[in-house]
Order: sequence, then structure tokens, then C-alpha cells
Amino acid sequence: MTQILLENVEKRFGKLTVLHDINLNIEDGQFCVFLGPSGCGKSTLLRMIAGIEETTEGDLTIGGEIMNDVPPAERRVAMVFQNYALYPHMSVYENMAFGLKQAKTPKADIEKRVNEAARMLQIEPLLDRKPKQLSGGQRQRVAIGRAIVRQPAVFLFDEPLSNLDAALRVHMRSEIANLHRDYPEASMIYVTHDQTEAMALADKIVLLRAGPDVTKKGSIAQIGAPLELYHRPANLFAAGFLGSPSMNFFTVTLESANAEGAVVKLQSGELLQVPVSTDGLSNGAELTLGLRPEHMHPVDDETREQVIRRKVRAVENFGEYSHLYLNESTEKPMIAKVAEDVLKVPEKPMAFFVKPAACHLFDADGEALAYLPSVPGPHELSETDAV
Ligand SMILES: Nc1ncnc2c1ncn2[C@@H]1O[C@H](COP(=O)(O)OP(=O)(O)OP(=O)(O)O)[C@@H](O)[C@H]1O
Repeated sequence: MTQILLENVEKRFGKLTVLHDINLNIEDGQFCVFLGPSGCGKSTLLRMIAGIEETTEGDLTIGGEIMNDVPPAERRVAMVFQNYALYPHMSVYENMAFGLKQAKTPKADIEKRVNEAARMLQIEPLLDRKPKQLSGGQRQRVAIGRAIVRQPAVFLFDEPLSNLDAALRVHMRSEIANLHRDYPEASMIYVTHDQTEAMALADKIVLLRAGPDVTKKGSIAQIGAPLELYHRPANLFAAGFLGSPSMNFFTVTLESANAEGAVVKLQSGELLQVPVSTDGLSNGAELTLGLRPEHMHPVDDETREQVIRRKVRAVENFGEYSHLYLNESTEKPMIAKVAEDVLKVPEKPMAFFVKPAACHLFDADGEALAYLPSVPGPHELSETDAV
């Protein structure tokens, strides 16, 4: 049993509350990613689970046992740090064996576990080297090996790939995914501010928020599977954080409600149907419409409904896709991401079709309006019939 449960957890440093009202359940064997911008408290939360940071309020349970006052070494967790935290004067073998020696594990057992982990991580030829004789990726493998030999119930990773170059990061990411497959019974918690890593690795993402509102900073914005967060963000923060380029936001008013949901009017005059419930809202209410750049499909038909029309200000071609920068009087650029090359900035305004189910509507508090029950769930959303 390695279920991890956090109930009403709070963390204060002196008078400063950095984590508010954290309620979270990580199932046996789940790969959970704590994601959020710098300063939102994700490392602190991980360190509290590891036991190297005290939990100010609430209960932290691992495998059915309350852990608030249990020392780190007795929690059956192993942590892999961003800076690897290897002992520079010890060899790779000694680094990996160190924790087991401390725990008075029999020598033969230590040898067997270190050699097995080294084989798995392909660092056998490096066992006699010192950390300074290793590359960044090799050091990270040693740090992971040191966690593996302890046979923990829970692996904790604190931004383990952020010191590696881009190519190595992608490679090590797949190795961490393999590790999860090799130890299906161990739960894993992984801290990152990189949404791509989170999307690629997680069974469950816990998105924490930071920002100017101190009452919301250090609280959970949304918990869910990666595609749930992507296709069904619960609020403006989640909508804006996930996705690159990020979601476009437009101020709209509620024009009317019908069996298919809401009809909203953009400030530029276009009407769009969005299949959400408008219970409790009056016509004329000001809302925020969210459209992902990749869900804005250029169409030729001038008379079509469910389109927005914009003049294109600039284009960026990446070969695989292009970004069209649209004229809009907001501080943030509005972008449409299209599959084709666009070699010249079009002179005439372009029409972009948006599928109703790919539109997002948020109320005045920034909370997403619920989709109608007839709308496909995030895993059934297909863009093939979009245009
Ligand atoms: N020991 C400490 N004393 C006082 N404040 C702290 C301490 N450790 C962290 N904090 C504060 O707690 C907040 C959360 O920090 P934390 O390192 O957990 O954020 P993070 O989301 O992991 O950020 P990053 O991605 O930049 O590492 C920050 O405002 C930080 O300044």
C-alpha cells in the first residue's frame, strides 16, 4: 500500500503561508506530477512528503499511516534532487551504496542491489568513477540509481532534468517513464514547471497556482489527467498555464441561451455557439472566451457560421506548423496555429472556424462554465471532423 493522502494541508514559513488547503490523493503506483510556475510551492509540498520540511497543518498519510512526525528515513520514500546531491569524494558505487550501508544492509545484498540498478541504468562501467568524472546525464542516472537501490514505496523527483540540455532532457524523460514501468507498484511524484514534461509523464497532474492574489497562490488550481486539464481546464489559470502558445482569451457577452448551450458575442461582433450551461447567468453577462491557437482552423467560406475573422499582422513558419499573429487590442498576442506554411501575410482578413466543443467559457470569477452532458469528454475530442 503506497497510497499518499494529504488532507487540509497547510505550510507556513513564519507568518507567510505558502501552501493553502491542499487536499490530494495519489493512488498506489500512480505517476503524479506537481506542476506550476516558480514560487507556487511545489518543491515545498514534495519536501513535506519526503519529511525534510515540516507540515504546519493537516494530515499527511502514506500507506495508511500518518507520517507528519515520522522521520524521512522511515517513510519508505527516496528523493532525487535537481542538483543530484552526490558525495563528491565517493565513487559512483559508494554513492549508490551509502544509504544502504547506513541502514546496515548486509554487504552481499548491497552489492546485488547496486549492480542490478547500475545494469538497468547502463552505468556499470562508471561504478569506480567519482561524480566529477561524469556528464550531467550520467550524474542524474547515479542519483536515480541511489533512489532505486533503497527499494522505496514512493519515488520523489524534484525537477530532476532541469540541469540537462534539451536533447538529454527528452532522453532522460523517457528513462524515467521506463522506470515507472519497471516499478509499477511504486508511486512517483515529480515536480516540474515544464508542462511538456508533465503532459508526457503524468497519470495525474496537480496544478498549483502562483500569481498576485495571495489567497490563491500556493493552492491547487486543478487536479486531473493531462488531457483533462488540457481540454477541460477548470479555470482561467489552468487554461492559460497549459498549452503552447497559450490559449487566446476574448471578452464576450452572453447573447442568448438555447438547447445547444450559450451564444456569445465577441467585441468584434461575431457570434459563437459554446455548448456550456449558462444556469444562473443573464443575457448581457460579461464572460471570457478561451480558444486554443491550434483549434482555430482557417476556412475559405466567407458565409460560414462559427467563425471569427481577423486581419493577420505577422506570420512565423516552423515547417511543421505556422503561427499567425492576429490583430487584437490586447497586451498579449493572439495566435492561430495552422498546419500549413504561410509565406506571405494575407492582405484580407482571414476566417477561422472554431468547433463549439473546443471553445471554453469562463465566468467573472474565472471559473469554467460546465459543458453540457452531450459534449464529448476530453478523450473523445477529435479534431478530424473539425473543419
Ligand atoms: N525555508 C523557507 N523560508 C521561507 N520561505 C520559503 C522557504 N522555502 C521556500 N519558501 C517560499 O515558499 C514559496 C514556495 O517555494 P517553493 O520552492 O516550494 O516553490 P516552487 O514552486 O518549487 O518554485 P521553483 O519552481 O522556483 O523551485 C516561495 O515563495 C518561497 O520563497
